[in-house]
Amino acid sequence: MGTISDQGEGRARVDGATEPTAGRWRPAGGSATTARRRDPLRAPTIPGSPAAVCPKMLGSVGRDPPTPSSVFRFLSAGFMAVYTEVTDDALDAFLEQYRVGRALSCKGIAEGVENSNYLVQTETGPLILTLYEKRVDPGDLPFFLGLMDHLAARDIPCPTPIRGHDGETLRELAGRPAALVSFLSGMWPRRITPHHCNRLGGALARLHAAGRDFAMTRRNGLGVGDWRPLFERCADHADDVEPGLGAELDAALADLEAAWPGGLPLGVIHADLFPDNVFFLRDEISGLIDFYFACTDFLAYDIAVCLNAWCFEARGEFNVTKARRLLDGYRAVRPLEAGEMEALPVLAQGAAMRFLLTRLFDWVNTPEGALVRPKDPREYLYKLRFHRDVAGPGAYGLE
Ligand SMILES: Nc1ncnc2c1ncn2[C@@H]1O[C@H](COP(=O)(O)OP(=O)(O)O)[C@@H](O)[C@H]1O
Ligand SMILES: N[C@@H](CCOP(=O)(O)O)C(=O)O
Repeated sequence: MGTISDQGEGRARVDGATEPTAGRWRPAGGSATTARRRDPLRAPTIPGSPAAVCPKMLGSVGRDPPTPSSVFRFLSAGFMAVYTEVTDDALDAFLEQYRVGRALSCKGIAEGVENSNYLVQTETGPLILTLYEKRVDPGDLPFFLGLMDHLAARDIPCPTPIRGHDGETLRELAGRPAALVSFLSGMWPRRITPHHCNRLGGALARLHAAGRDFAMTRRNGLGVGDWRPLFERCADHADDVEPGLGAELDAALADLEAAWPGGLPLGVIHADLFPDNVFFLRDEISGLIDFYFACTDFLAYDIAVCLNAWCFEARGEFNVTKARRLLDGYRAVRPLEAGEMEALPVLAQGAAMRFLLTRLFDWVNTPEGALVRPKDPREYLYKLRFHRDVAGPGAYGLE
């Protein structure tokens, strides 16, 4: 288990970091160890609820330095995600390959679950160091880094990958693929307002527009054709989460497979633009992060992901005002085609199914006491049911 310590030269470090715990969802072919299942009644917090809020950085300014016991509290609450330790020497040698000066401090970031992230204060300013863990396919990294580079060059507020003396953005550190990217200021919104949704809609449309001339493509590994195989890997345990869930998902999947649209505008999508991946500063968007699910798919599917992640209240009600403001913000930049609007209910069902299934997979495959707590699949079951019941796109505030 990792602990925070200060070692020499005042650099705060996470020591003794562990391998990612077996069981988190991985792309097809990944082998997850089926572990002791969780009791669904001991439900985790719904993201965004007060108990799910954690400090942005362990040991950040304004907090007492973490003690082993305070670190343990965060670990046991399921917030720790620094898996790979970086020694001072390795970091120094790594930074010598860039024009960023030397490291002044290096702190593991607790938020996030997929990779190991460090905030590195250098002589030239703050940077984010990411070590890509086993869940990320190294073959996808040129796409992700190339996309961030492309978007940042077009004024999308996303991390800019830093190039070394050799012009490369991707190299290796502590046995992992690693990259340095620019640090973005701001905080993700814990209490989402219609204003946030409106700004998100505009930013998403600008991202889609800026991605139009990105030359690389990446298949969506969590698209409609991937849902049934993923379901089959956890179907046996679905009824433990809620009685009848297996049959309900089987039927909903069949409906989705039959109704999935074709011929909608395609392009680069973020595919995971949840509130914790969007930073705001003084009520305006200051950063879009976590491009590690980005792929080529229907642009309107990205809107559907956002409707689900931003427009439901903590108790499960759909907030049509938030949806309308999100769609208004989007359409002010990129008008939607009639076919995209008509397809929104089925796209929103698909987006709900995608996150329901990955959460279900994680739920049944994450051992008790794992470092990262799985998110509640039922949150997305209720969203799926909502979209299956809507009469049409008017339910999202579209006239
Ligand atoms: N470019 C960045 N600027 C500022 N903070 C960042 C940046 N990238 C990541 N972070 C911080 O690291 C956390 C985890 O990043 P994220 O990409 O979501 O990780 P993961 O893919 O492991 O979930 C974020 O919540 C944020 O606090
Ligand atoms: N947004 C997904 C989980 C993906 O985690 P991230 O930290 O990489 O955004 C969900 O809520 O299920």
